[in-house]
Amino acid sequence: MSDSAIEVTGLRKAFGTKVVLDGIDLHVPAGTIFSLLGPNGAGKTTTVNLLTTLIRADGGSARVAGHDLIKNARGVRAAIGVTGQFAAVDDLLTGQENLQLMVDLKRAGSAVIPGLLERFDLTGAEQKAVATYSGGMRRKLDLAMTLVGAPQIIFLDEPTTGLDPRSRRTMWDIIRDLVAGGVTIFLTTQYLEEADQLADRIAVLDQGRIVAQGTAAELKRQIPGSHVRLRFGDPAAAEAAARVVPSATRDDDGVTVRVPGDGGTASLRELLNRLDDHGTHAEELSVHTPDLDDVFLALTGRSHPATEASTR
Ligand SMILES: Nc1ncnc2c1ncn2[C@@H]1O[C@H](COP(=O)(O)OP(=O)(O)OP(=O)(O)O)[C@@H](O)[C@H]1O
Repeated sequence: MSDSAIEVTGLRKAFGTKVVLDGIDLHVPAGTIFSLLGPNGAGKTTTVNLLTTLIRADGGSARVAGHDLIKNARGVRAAIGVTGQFAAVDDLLTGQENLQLMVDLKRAGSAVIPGLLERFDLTGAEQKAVATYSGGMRRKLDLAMTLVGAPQIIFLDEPTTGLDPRSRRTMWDIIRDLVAGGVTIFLTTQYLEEADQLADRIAVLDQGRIVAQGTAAELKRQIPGSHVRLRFGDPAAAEAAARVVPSATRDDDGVTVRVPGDGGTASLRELLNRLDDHGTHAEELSVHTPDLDDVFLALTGRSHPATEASTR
């Protein structure tokens, strides 16, 4: 596979008159976690369904694991694994039987099952019907089933929606382990915190369009609100600093000064040089960037509906 796991250009999809994806471009380097972030109904599942060949696009093109989505759908399918929002596991079967079903489907050989059960901490529960599993156990089994056949690229459609914080963190650890093992993860989420924690790159999807794409840090830098905070030894030094940097404001504590800016090295150097020239020295310096909630608000003009849930 080339360095690029997924390349998407101008992908479009409408259901009837409703345009769900209005020409999206995505680039996912191999061996990374890419997060498609967006609120309910933004078009995340539709994107996953298109890229996993479940449905056909109306326009645009995509290559997944080096294969053209339309011309070589079979090649795409052989290279990917998908874990959906509605787990593909069969409630009436045991964990072992569900895995066996997947092994038979993928002609993978049953020898992989004990290792997968152990990896996902399901050993001991494998003979129980999945109906008795907790939500976290179901998700883990679903992901274990996805790994049968060792896919290069794994699509995880909202893998932690509905999970309690502890199970969510366990799932995050599992996802990080997978990437450490060399796979590429395409993760959809409505949780800003999840994208922030896991993703190497994030694309923000809103009403069928990508409104921003980059690392979490890049996205945070794009919006106003970044500032450098300087703490001085005494109020006189802080006052002197505020005089030489016209855009600076002073905090109530009297010794801290805030300077709006992106916190990039060039602007930091200029700021420190200017203070130096005036014989003023800060005791502490920190760069403050807004969080992804601020980014979402700035990009879409709306606050993020899942923020509450993500911080529960
Ligand atoms: N088969 C379909 N027929 C008609 N409309 C559809 C179909 N599938 C999805 N939609 C509509 O497309 C829009 C995007 O849906 P999609 O499931 O891709 O969003 P999402 O970002 O995954 O949201 P969620 O977080 O709720 O899963 C929604 O308005 C949905 O109602």
